[in-house]
Amino acid sequence: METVVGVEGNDEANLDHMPDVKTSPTPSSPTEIADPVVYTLVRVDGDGRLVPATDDEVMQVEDLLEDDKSEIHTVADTGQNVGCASSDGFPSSNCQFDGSEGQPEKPEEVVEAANGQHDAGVGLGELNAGPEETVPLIAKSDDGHIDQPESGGECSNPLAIENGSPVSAVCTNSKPDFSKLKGEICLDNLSVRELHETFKATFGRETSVKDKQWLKRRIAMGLTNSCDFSTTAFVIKDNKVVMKKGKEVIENVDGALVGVSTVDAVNENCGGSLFGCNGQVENLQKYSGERLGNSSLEHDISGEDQQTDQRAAKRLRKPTRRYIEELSEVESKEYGGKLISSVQSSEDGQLPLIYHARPIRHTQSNGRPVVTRQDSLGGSGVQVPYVCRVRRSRPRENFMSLMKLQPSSMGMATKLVKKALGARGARQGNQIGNKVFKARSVSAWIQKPLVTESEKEEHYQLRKASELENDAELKHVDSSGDYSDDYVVSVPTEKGGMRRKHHRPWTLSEVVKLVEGVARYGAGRWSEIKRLAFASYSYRTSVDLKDKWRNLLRASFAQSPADKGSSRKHASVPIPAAILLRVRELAEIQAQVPPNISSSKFAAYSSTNGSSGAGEGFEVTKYGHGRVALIGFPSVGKSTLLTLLTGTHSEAASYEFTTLTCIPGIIHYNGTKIQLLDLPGIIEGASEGKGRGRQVIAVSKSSDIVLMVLDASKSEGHRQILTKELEAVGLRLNKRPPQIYFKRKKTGGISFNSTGPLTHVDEKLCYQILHEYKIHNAELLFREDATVDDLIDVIEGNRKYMKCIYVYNKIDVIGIDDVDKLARQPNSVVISCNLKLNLDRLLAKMWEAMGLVRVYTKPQGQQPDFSDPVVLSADRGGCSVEDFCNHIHRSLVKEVKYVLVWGMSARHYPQHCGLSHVLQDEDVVQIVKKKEKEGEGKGRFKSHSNDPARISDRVKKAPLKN
Ligand SMILES: Nc1nc2c(ncn2[C@@H]2O[C@H](COP(=O)(O)OP(=O)(O)OP(=O)(O)O)[C@@H](O)[C@H]2O)c(=O)[nH]1
Ligand SMILES: [Mg+2]
Repeated sequence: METVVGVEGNDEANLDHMPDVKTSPTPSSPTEIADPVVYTLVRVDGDGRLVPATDDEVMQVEDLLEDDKSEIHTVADTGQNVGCASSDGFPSSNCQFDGSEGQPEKPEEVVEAANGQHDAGVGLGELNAGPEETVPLIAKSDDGHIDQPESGGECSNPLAIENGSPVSAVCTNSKPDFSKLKGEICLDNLSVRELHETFKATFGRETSVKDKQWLKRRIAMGLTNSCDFSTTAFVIKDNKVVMKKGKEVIENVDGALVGVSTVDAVNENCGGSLFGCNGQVENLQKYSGERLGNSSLEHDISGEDQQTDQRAAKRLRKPTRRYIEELSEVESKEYGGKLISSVQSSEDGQLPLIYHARPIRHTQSNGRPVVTRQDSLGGSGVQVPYVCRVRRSRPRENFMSLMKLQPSSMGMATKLVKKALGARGARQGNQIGNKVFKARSVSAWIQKPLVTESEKEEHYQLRKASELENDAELKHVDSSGDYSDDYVVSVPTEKGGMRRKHHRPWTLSEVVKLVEGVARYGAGRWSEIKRLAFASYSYRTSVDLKDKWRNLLRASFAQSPADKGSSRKHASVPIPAAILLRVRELAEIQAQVPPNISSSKFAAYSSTNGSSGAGEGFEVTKYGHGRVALIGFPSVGKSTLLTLLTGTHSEAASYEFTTLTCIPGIIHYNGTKIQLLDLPGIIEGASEGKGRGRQVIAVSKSSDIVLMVLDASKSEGHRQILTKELEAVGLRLNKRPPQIYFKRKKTGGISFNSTGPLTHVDEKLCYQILHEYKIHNAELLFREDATVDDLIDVIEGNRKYMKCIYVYNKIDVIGIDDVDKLARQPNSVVISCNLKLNLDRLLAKMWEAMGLVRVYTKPQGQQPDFSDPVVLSADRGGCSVEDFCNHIHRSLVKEVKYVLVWGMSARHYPQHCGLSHVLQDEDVVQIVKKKEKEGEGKGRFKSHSNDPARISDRVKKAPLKN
């Protein structure tokens, strides 16, 4: 039953004219036009890929495989024009063939085969119809032209040329009916009634559905799912197609295989063999009738065939409507998308090698439609069964070896694939070797299961070896951006799309480069490392470098270097212990901690090895209970001081600008952790950006207090210069905010007031300053004798008031009088890093300046926990009971009824305090929570009422009316 095809559509298709259709009466089956082994084993998936054969299918052609030397009628090889197309890919008015390589040696065979096929399509009774009964439409002339038997009849074949590759054509003498002769009907142009007829013809039953879309889909899918039927109806034996049960033997005269009939298959033969277009007009008419759903074919099927049919029908379980819709969507998506992506242009710049597949419907002798696909590779065609995505049995693993064994059959498919890949393979060059190319190219075009495990392994080994050994070559390839798709995987995204992800494994040389880059430029400067060290590695981004460094850090910190190689899971190349040791060393130098190490581990590590807080570069993460910045001129001993106080190594040398980045360290003092930052030295003009001064000052601005390190042997002018530089960026050292109340208003003018005499400013000056800032309505109240600068600071409103300790280092090189003089200055500490003098005093002063408040918690009925205090500070949230509760958990404040406080802030022990009570250092606090209303009382005393417990909380009733 040749019913429908080409869903792609030909506008000329019209069912009403179908009985008058005159088409090439040489229907041939897929098994005829293609090799039977190819037909059975080679399947094309919806996306155009070949699907491996199953064991069942291989067994079916086993006899044929053994009989390799027998004649097998195969489709002519490449270089043929399918159908009546001219060699340049455009339709020609005459069916002209070059007659060179595509011409069969025995044209009569094809005629016979075609007739036989047609007869098989019509009925078994006509199977042995001889060629003399047919009226050939096309006859071959001596010059290789095909002449129409009727005068003026021309092979009017507006060939469907897709992507420059002629797909199929039919020789006919009736131009308007060409599309019908071709066996294609455009479903889009059919009316509902016609669709109903087609549906009936397709499924053998009627439907009441009037939705055209549904009908079209259903018809198309019904045919698509019948694809495997051909293999169940026939068995290939001794170069003959034998119907199952062995009762009906279809044999053509020369032993050419004859199976089911198809009009499109004739088209194939029309290109491949000159006489494929012959046929009978009568048979053609019959055939056309069958396309309209004539069920006469079914009556011709013998009982055995019907049984076979039933068995096959069981296998072809019809999907549900929902499944049909989903499947059709998937298929259409993949059909439209993947095939386009598989288009490769040929190397020589000629006609691009286009892999094109198109579904074609055929009719089997038993009336069931067979769907094959016209696959063309570079202009030559092969017709293979069109199968659904899922095959029933396990794919045969040695399918490729089977292909090699059968050069006459599967060789064609491999030839076609190889031809398409020829240009691509040539480009690949001989770097990786022929084997890799084979594995890669075949695996790219044929589905993965076709590549054997050994090939995969070989491919992997070679790839790995080529990466490790030929790094220079790799670089060359990578720099050009022509890297293989093997490293690209498609990862499904949350939105349902696909994202291409690169997963090229890191090589040892790359890791070494990365470690060197970090050692040279510092961790965190990934873009610089990428630019300078990984310029030739186009596939490594700065983010990749960062991620790899993080993983290296984890690996180096997580375990001892000795047992690293054994426990690493995902690395393609094990990292030597020496590199991991170097990573760890760099991490210690640069004060980094891998992100997966918990704070407790980190604390343990830092306490033993003197490590530091997390962070890198100038952007150092805040860590600990307070942050202190070391700021000063170059070579005053900042790095030396950091190393002494924290144990973190920071390079110190007698030349200036030894330190170029921010290096954090941790001081463990009084049970708290204080982050100490070593910064590059700043010079005059730092506030204007000189010598990275802005970054340095910005980091110091983010700290709680500043340690201004000064060289005691140098002039006092350094202190003023630094103070000025810091003030220029809004830092106010050891000052408290001016006691000036200032509020902008919309109207009302300026109201000026003061609580005391003003010696530095007067009302007029204040007005002038405010006018300078274009403020004409404001409220101004001086609560102290403030200066003009104080007023400007208040108006600006972006000043930061910080505590600063002036640390005079190198007192070992000055006299005692000068030391005494310096030590008596406010906020000053004199130290000597070389002699480790007065460092305790410095820490105490620092602690004092930071104003940290340690609060110990006391559970009810237990001793206070003095090991882990809650550290509060005025700068970081405040020191009240509420701040203390918030520090533990945000929701705790709601549950607190009152707190019991022991310590300096309490007047008696314990003192019942509320949330506003301000705590002092080393206070002990016990929180008393409110009792829950629910569950009050036990047993029969449990309260079941929802009324408030206290009478005052109850809602008062409305007074009674008189
Ligand atoms: N005499 C003496 N020399 C010291 C003292 N502390 C540090 N130095 C020396 O001062 C020099 C500079 O020390 P660094 O720690 O590198 O100074 P820095 O402030 O970090 O310098 P930069 O990183 O360039 O900003 C080194 O040669 C130290 O040995 C000290 O207490 N006495
Ligand atoms: Mg330094």
